[in-house]
Amino acid sequence: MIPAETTPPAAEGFSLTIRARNKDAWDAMVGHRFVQDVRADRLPDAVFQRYLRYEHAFVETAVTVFAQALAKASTTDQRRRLATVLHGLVFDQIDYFEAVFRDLRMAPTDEAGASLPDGAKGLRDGALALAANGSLPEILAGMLAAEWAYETWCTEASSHPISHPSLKAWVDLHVGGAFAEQVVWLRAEIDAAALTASPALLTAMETAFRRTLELELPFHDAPYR
Ligand SMILES: Cc1ncc(C[n+]2csc(CCO)c2C)c(N)n1
Repeated sequence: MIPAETTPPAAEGFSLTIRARNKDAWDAMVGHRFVQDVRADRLPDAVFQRYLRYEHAFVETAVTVFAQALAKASTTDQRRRLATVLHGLVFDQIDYFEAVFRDLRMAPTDEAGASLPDGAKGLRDGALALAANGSLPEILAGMLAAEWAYETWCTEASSHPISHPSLKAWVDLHVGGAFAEQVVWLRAEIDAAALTASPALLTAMETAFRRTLELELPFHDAPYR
């Protein structure tokens, strides 16, 4: 009998595979000008304030996306995890925006998002279409790209000094704790789904992952106008 210790390691998970295969889009996002400016502590205030408006609208979008993911979930574990994500969005993240708009004396955002620039609308519309039309693994693959990229660049940026307290707080919301656990869970879901997925579903998951990264780029260009 072959001892358990000699069992070959499991093949690399699908989450790492799709990240590696889409390294160009991944690197463009985690190395975006916006990310470089945060890391170098030189993000102009006007850019940060425009970004905050687009982000506030994006968090509202993410609530709809995760609500549709929850509606498509099939296990209690998935429903609990997705309810936890929704809790984080409607409490922690929305609280952050209310506090920051107050601190920076910014007027409240128009809820309908009619004034959003094309880059912010593109990510919103892409995410909403994925949530409406995609299966659960596709939706989660798209959201994994968005969350994993943020976890990666925010973790790196948080080791540098960030003098604007509201920007520091925003970066820290995406480092460790509940947010990091969410990324671990999303990766585990994608890795598990891939083990039994048809070739068509594998392609659809990878497309959602890549497309989301591609839509993140103009979103982060937009506040520079
Ligand atoms: C443009 C943009 N892309 C990704 C994130 C990262 N992120 C933080 S919360 C959340 C949704 C569910 O938790 C996502 C995707 C962001 N904030 N803004």
